[in-house]
Amino acid sequence: MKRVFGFSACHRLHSKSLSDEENKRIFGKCNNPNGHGHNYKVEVTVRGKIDHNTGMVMNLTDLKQHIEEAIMKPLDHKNLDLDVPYFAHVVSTTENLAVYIWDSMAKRLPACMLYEIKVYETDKNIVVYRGE
Ligand SMILES: Nc1nc2c(c(=O)[nH]1)N=C([C@H](O)[C@H](O)COP(=O)(O)OP(=O)(O)OP(=O)(O)O)CN2
Ligand SMILES: [Zn+2]
Repeated sequence: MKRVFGFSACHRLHSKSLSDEENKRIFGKCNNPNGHGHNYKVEVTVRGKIDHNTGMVMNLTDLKQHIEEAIMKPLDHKNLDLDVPYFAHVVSTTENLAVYIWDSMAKRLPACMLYEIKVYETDKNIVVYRGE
């Protein structure tokens, strides 16, 4: 079962463990100090047995509430690097964003229910993470 949603945020690709020259060489235009924004799209997939009484794997209303608390409140309309403590020392790539979202959701959902996080940074740049 899957819930799809979007959020907007800005960021800059910059690693504190690299020199300014290395940052510019590796991240190119994405290292511009002014940053840039994305309309991220995220797919959260959960799995489990269908409850005989409710007919649901999980109530989508509950999943929506977890997404709101774990992802939308901390990330939507934020500067990822400045507003989200996790990214103070972690480069705000889509890979790391997928890990952040996985960890935040895994803390809230019953054990083993979270199956996959898919983050679309753009229509063409997509990261899939299954917690491995
Ligand atoms: N492995 C990764 N590489 C890059 C990431 C990332 O998260 N992981 N991110 C970026 C930049 O954030 C950048 O915003 C990507 O933008 P851009 O290349 O312009 O996006 P598109 O591929 O959609 O643009 P086209 O010009 O249409 O190809 C860079 N690398
Ligand atoms: Zn970007």
